[in-house]
Amino acid sequence: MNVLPAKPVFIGDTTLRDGEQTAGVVFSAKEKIAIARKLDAMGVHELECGIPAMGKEERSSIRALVDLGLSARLITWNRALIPDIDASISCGITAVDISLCVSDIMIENKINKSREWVKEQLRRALGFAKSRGLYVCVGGEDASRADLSFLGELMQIAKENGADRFRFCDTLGILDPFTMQEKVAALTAAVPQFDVEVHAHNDLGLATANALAGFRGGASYISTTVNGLGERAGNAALEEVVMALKVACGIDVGIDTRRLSAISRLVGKASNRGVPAWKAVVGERVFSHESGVHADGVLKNPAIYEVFPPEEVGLSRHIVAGKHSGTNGIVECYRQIGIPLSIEEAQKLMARVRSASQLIKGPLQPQDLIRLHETLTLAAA
Ligand SMILES: CC(=O)SCCNC(=O)CCNC(=O)[C@H](O)C(C)(C)COP(=O)(O)OP(=O)(O)OC[C@H]1O[C@@H](n2cnc3c(N)ncnc32)[C@H](O)[C@@H]1OP(=O)(O)O
Ligand SMILES: O=C(O)CCC(=O)C(=O)O
Repeated sequence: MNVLPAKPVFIGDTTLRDGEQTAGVVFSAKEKIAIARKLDAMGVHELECGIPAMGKEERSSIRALVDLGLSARLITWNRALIPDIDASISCGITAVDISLCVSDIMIENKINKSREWVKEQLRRALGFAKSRGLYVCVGGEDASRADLSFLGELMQIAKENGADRFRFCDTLGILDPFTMQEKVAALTAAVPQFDVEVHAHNDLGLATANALAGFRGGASYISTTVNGLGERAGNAALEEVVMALKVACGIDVGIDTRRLSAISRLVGKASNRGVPAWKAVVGERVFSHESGVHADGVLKNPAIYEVFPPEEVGLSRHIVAGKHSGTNGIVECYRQIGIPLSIEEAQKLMARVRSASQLIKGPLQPQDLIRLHETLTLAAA
């Protein structure tokens, strides 16, 4: 389906900020540089790269990222507090997210303030950031649980005071995509000509769907992380959002998708959170076909069972021999190891492939296939 966006779609990546907030995940300064370089090279538009208020060490790794001179815009996360913003400026950063608590539960129980105080906090922090010439995204933490009319007021203040966009955060990942679309549409209608970003969490497994729903509601910036890393169950995954926009919505955001699996592996290793083989888009085995009907179909035309070619995300296709194999798949597996099989031979081997696969509880490796083939020739002798 082609969904023509009203404006260009910008992809932000927050692997180095929200991704690193995953409990127990730490990136070294060297890993941050390698990740940032790769994201930049593939064409990601903006990198949220850390939290200068955390201290000297964090600031020096952010400074090192600034010194790379990447094409992507670097942005930092800040509470809407002048010392936080000052810390960002000290790193050479020129774009900041200034975060407000916007739901009543957070305003009353976390920061112990009032809605009026938050409005004043916004004016003060934004005024300071703009007086220093910064690009400003106003972050609405817990926006999905906030009163919509209050959010509208904050967005209006943000717009009037020179903010560049508003970030709608589904901080707890509680929305369904229909409600996400409705809320973002209501806000973009209430405050027109003001860019909105959608930042979705995956607590209910809906982050990618919600990111797309936010976009369908009018958001032009989408926040993502590689592998969906992030607080608790994570964020909308970069690879899923980019490929879903491309395949499901017909929108090419200008990112080199062939590099998605490489960045996924890099972040998987650096975060010490291995990527499941079945992970959508970048899992090592999402283009493996064992079942007879599927292998046969893919051998005739890959588009029969593949939503896009594996090369498009830097992966490759595998036809695998196992418990569910059919004749055509078995012929192909043997062809790949240089043993041409007739259909009759493949049919004879099928039962042996099935029982061997059940014994080893997995797919057959080339040496297993050769051994089974030898039993066939022995039987014939
Ligand atoms: C939803 C998100 O992901 S938001 C991003 C959150 N990321 C992180 O927390 C990671 C990095 N954080 C840190 O290093 C620290 O928490 C710091 C440097 C930000 C603050 O450290 P500390 O001063 O020691 O405070 P601590 O972490 O215990 O508590 C957070 C403080 O920030 C305040 N705070 C939280 N959000 C905001 C906000 N938007 N505006 C102003 N203050 C805020 C809290 O009220 C609390 O202050 P209090 O102790 O006066 O009540
Ligand atoms: O305040 C922001 O801009 C982002 C905070 C965040 O990561 C979230 O609310 O999930």
